[in-house]
Amino acid sequence: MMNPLVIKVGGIILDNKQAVANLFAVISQFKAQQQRSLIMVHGGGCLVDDLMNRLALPVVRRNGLRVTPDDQIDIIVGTLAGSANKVLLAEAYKHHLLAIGLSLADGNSVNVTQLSPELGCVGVPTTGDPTLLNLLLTQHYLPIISSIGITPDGELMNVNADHAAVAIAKNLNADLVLLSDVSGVLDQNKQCIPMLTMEHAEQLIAQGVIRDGMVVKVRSAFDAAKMLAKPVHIASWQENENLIDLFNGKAVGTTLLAQ
Ligand SMILES: Nc1ncnc2c1ncn2[C@@H]1O[C@H](COP(=O)(O)OP(=O)(O)O)[C@@H](O)[C@H]1O
Ligand SMILES: CC(=O)N[C@@H](CCC(=O)OP(=O)(O)O)C(=O)O
Repeated sequence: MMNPLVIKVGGIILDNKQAVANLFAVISQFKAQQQRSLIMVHGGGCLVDDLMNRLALPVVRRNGLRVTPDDQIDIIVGTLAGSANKVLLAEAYKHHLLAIGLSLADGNSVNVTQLSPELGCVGVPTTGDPTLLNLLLTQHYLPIISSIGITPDGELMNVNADHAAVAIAKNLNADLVLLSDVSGVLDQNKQCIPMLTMEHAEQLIAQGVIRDGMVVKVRSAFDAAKMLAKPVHIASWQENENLIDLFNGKAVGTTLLAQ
C-alpha cells in the first residue's frame, strides 16, 4: 500500500464552485483508479477577506500571516471550519466520496500554540496524534481538514493552511502537494521554475521575486521535504489534465527538492 497523499487547496478556488467541482471530479477519478489514501487540507483566506470587507473590518497580513484579533477569531472560525469546510464536503458528497469534515483539533490531530501576541489568535502546529486520521483512512474516508486549531488552554487559533498541511503530512509520513492559484513558483520573468532547491529559493526571497504568501508556502514546503526526505510539489488546481499525474508523484508545477 502506498503512503497517503496530503493535498492542500488554497487561493480563489474556495470562491469558485466550478473549480471545486472540477477538482473533486479529478479526485473521484483518482480514487476509482488507486487504492491510495487521500487527505485534503484547505485554506480559504479569500473567503475571510471577502467577509472582512463586507463587515468593513481591516485585512492585515504580516509576513503572509493574517493578524487575527481576539474579537475576529469567531468570524474566521465560522468561515474556515464552517462554510469553506462544508462547501468542500458538499462537493465531495456530490461526487459520491465518503468524506468527513474536520479541524486540526479533532482527535488532537494537530496541536497548536499561539505564534506571537502581536499576531493575535494565530497558531503554529506543534505535535499531533495521527490515531483518528489513520482510523478514518483505514475505513476509506477522505478527511477534509480546515486550518483551525485549539491550544491546550482551549483557545481557538487561526493557522496558516500551508503550515497546517505540512503538520498533517509529517504526522502521517505522507506525500504533500500544495495547490494554489499559480502554476508553481515563478521566476523574475513569471515563468514556472520546474525544480527548486532551498538555497535557490532563499536567493529568490532575498531578491523579492518570491513574496507574500509564497514565502510561507515555499518555506513550509522545504520544511516538509526535509523532514519527510522526499520532494514536495507546488502546482495549480487549474491543471485539471495534469492533476492525476501529480497525485501519482509525477513532476507538475514546481518540485521542491528535499536534499
Ligand atoms: N515568485 C512567486 N511565484 C508564484 N507566486 C508568487 C510569487 N511571489 C508571490 N506570489 C504570490 O503568492 C500567491 C500564492 O500564495 P498564497 O496567496 O498564500 O496562496 P494560497 O492562498 O493558495 O495559499 C500567488 O497567487 C502570487 O500572487
Ligand atoms: C494565520 C493565517 O494567515 N491564516 C490563514 C488561514 C487560511 C489560509 O491559509 O488560506 P489560503 O491557503 O487559501 O491562503 C488566513 O486567515 O488567511
